[in-house]
Parts: sequence; structure tokens; C-alpha cells
Amino acid sequence: MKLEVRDLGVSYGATPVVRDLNFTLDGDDILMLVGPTGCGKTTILQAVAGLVPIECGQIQLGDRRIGAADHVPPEKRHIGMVFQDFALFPHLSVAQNVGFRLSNQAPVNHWLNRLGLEPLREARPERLSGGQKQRVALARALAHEPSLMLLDEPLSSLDASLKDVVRWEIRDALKEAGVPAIWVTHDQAEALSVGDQVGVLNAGRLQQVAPPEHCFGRPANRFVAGFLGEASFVPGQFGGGVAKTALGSAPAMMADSDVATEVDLLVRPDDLELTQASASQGQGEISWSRYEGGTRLYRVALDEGGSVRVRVNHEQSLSPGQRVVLRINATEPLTAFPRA
Ligand SMILES: Nc1ncnc2c1ncn2[C@@H]1O[C@H](COP(=O)(O)OP(=O)(O)OP(=O)(O)O)[C@@H](O)[C@H]1O
Repeated sequence: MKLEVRDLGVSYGATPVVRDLNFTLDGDDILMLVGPTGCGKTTILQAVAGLVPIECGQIQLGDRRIGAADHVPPEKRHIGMVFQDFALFPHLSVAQNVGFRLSNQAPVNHWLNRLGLEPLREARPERLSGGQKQRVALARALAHEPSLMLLDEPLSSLDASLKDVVRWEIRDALKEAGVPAIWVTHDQAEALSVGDQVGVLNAGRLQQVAPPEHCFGRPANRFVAGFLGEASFVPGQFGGGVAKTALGSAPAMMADSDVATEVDLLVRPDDLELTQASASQGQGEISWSRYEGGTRLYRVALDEGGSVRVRVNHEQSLSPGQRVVLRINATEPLTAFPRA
């Protein structure tokens, strides 16, 4: 089913929480919704589900049009929901949870099997691990053959090792079910790796919605650049598709439809090369380092002001205070913003 959200606004009392929201989901698209705490992610899910009233705009769910004046109750929207805290019925078995109010047992058996829950079908939720509970919640939502899935931080209650497993189980199950989904997460890496689309929200407004590579490589503004991770900005001059900076020249494009010659070039840790320099050389000095296993992350304070982060192989071990030579090493155009 196709979901089209147009100019959606939601307020709690007199406080606007979501404004001018526009996006479309079709086929089996997974939209990962990210943004700082309190920016309105859960409110968007609740508005789409019909759990909070919309103030303005429209939600088109298949052939149903929902507006401020024409509400459709949640149970008529055919939406499956998965929450952080699983929300299982404690007095029902796994199979009863998954098949709750369903007469057709075929999808129940399918998802119990598919998610490895068959041996647990008679178990009560209290006996299950966090990962198993979340699989039950997912099986329950999918067994009802929803037209759209909403997932609100489904991995938040799981420990780190389980998160990575369950994340891909959920994605694979959503793809098999062939339904579009909105998946709220706090984890930028998860959003980039799992999503077909990433929506970056700030203060109730969608800053960008686009495929992950686009949001990361071509962020629409500095907020998106910074929120999706490890952004450094290096001053430079832009012209003819090239940005010239103290760290070298690089192919570049202006963000969005901005026009400027004095720019700040977005440089991420993998866009830079770093070599050790003598005391009188280089463009800056290391202020801290973080060992990451296979790699090391350095923060370099630049002589001309500001700083950059650089990621190198773990064998390149340098100490704070060490002077370094930095070079931008990018073959794809980097994104430039008008000088702040
Ligand atoms: N029922 C409510 N009544 C009044 N204000 C609310 C209600 N629910 C949420 N809010 C407020 O609306 C804003 C958006 O909340 P929401 O839960 O949608 O954000 P979020 O992005 O999901 O946050 P988090 O990442 O912390 O879960 C916040 O300022 C929150 O305090």
C-alpha cells in the first residue's frame, strides 16, 4: 500500500510538535526516521496510526484519505505496530499473542516458523529473552497482514550483540512481507544501513528524506551533515566544481541550491589522509585519539582554527601534541555549504 503524507501538522494543545511533514512510501520501502530526542518521531508514528489527532494536512493510506476533519479509527487503518517494550499480552502464549483475534492461522504459523518461534509457541512471554519477545511482537504485527508497519525503536531494549542480529531479522521479515515501514531509531548507523530512505527530523520538521547514501553524501543542510555523523567543516573557496582549502583541493558540489564562493567544505574522517610531521611542519596537531580496534580516530586542531576528525589504520599510532600533515583524499565530490 502506498502512504503519502502531505503538509502534516500535529500539536499537543497549543504547542506545535510536527510541521509541514511531506513524504511518500511505496512498495516495500523502509523509511528510517532519526532525529534528536523530543523532535517528534513518535508523534509522527502516532499520527499515522490514528492515535493522536492531526491538526492539518493529509495522510493518504492506499485509497483512504485522512484529514483533520475526516478521522479514520486506528483499527480501520490496517497498520502493524512494534514497540520498544514489546507490548505482549502476559497471560497469553506466544501462539495466542501472534494469533490474537485472528481466525486464519496460516499467517500465524508462517511467521512463527519464519522467525524461529515454533518451539516456543506454548511459552508465556515471561519465559522469553528480549530478542524472542521482539520476534513475537514482529510476528504478531505481520500475521495480521498489515498494509503498513510502524516500528518505534524496536531494538532499544536489546543488548548490543542482539541488536545487530534482530535488526537484520526485522528488515528481512519486512521485505518478505512486502509492506512499507516507518522505523524510528536513535542509531544513525542503523538508519543508514537498514533504510531504503532516511528521514532526518529536527524540531518537528523533516530536514531531508532521501536514500541513505544521498543523506550522508549530499546532506541538505549542516544539521543533517552533523546529525548523521562525524562532520568536520573546513573553510575554502569554491568554483568550477572544485573547493580549495588549506588541506588541499577536492571535487565539490554546493549543498541544495546554495550559491557561494566562500564555503565550508564537509569533510568526514574517511575523506582525509594524515601523516606525521616535524615540529615546524604540517597544518595542525593531534588533540586526542581513540583506539577503535581496526582503526584509530584522531581529532586534529588546525593552525588556521577549527578542527577535523581523521580515521586511519590502527597501525598508525600517534600521540596528542604530534604535528601532522593532512590531505583531503576524495574522488567523489564533497558537499560545500556557504561560509557560516
Ligand atoms: N501526550 C503528549 N502531550 C503533550 N506533549 C507531548 C505528548 N507526547 C509527546 N509530547 C511532546 O512532544 C514532543 C515530541 O515528542 P515525541 O515523543 O514525538 O518525540 P521523539 O522524537 O519520539 O522523542 P524521543 O526520541 O525522546 O522518543 C516532545 O517535546 C514531547 O515532550
